[in-house]
Amino acid sequence: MMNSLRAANAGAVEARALTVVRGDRTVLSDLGFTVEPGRITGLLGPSGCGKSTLMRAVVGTQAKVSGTLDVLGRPAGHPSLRARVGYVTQAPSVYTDLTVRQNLDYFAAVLRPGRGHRAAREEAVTRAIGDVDLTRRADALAGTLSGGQLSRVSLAVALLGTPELLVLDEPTVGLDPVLRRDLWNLFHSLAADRGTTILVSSHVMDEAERCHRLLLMREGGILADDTPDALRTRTGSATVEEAFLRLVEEAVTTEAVTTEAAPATAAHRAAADEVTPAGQETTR
Ligand SMILES: Nc1ncnc2c1ncn2[C@@H]1O[C@H](COP(=O)(O)OP(=O)(O)OP(=O)(O)O)[C@@H](O)[C@H]1O
Repeated sequence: MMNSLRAANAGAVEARALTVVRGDRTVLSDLGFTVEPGRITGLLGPSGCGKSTLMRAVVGTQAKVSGTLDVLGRPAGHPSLRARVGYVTQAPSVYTDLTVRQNLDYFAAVLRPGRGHRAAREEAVTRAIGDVDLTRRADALAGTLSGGQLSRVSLAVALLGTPELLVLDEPTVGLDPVLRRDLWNLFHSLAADRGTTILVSSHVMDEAERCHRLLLMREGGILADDTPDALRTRTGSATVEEAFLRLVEEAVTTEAVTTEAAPATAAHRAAADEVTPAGQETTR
């Protein structure tokens, strides 16, 4: 991957002409964006638009990436980023036959091996379990936890190394409203108190309102890169969901004019159907 000049005051993530091919398809095409440090950036868009692929590229686990993608001033995937970037995938990566604390102990030992780091590891584990509000379940077998609790164990693992950048792929799927609120409060305190940069994907539009900035995606491209307020104002919309639908409508109309393809209304309906309305979640 090409990497050019890296300014000291660059964003936490800088993408230029970022393209990703999966199989025989170009699933991300010529993306350019900056993720501001110490802020929460939401990655939103319909299922299949490329959110997970973009996150995989940022954490360096995606093949066939071209263009420029810098993370914390280094090329994405650089070995020095391992301890500086936390990543939580959609599927919880937790050992079900270990307790919550044993899971954390194990991953802490991988991150910081050696007897000399024992006290620091114990402190990090206790802090991470507290961060995700699982202190009372610390000695429960992971296999006996609910789906939402398991997701929080995964998040605790990602918090172990006190990452500067936290990449979260739909962390609130399957969580009840109270847990979702608590998690979003945690994200905000991580950004405000620890200066953690958070890149979080969601297809639930009401979560967009909780982000400092939004990258709205559609069909492998960036439809908008702005604050929720600016998006609402620019499109004359009451909600980010409405703003997103207006932007889709504009994009579809432009495409229809240039390609004289299928009627815009049908394409718009298809795109809009893929967006989950505020407060609802899809099951998969
Ligand atoms: N191995 C693969 N080979 C070819 N195409 C793939 C492969 N994996 C994913 N894709 C395609 O890449 C596109 C982007 O997928 P991705 O998982 O990044 O989307 P997403 O926005 O995260 O979706 P979701 O919200 O459902 O998780 C989709 O159209 C998907 O079909």
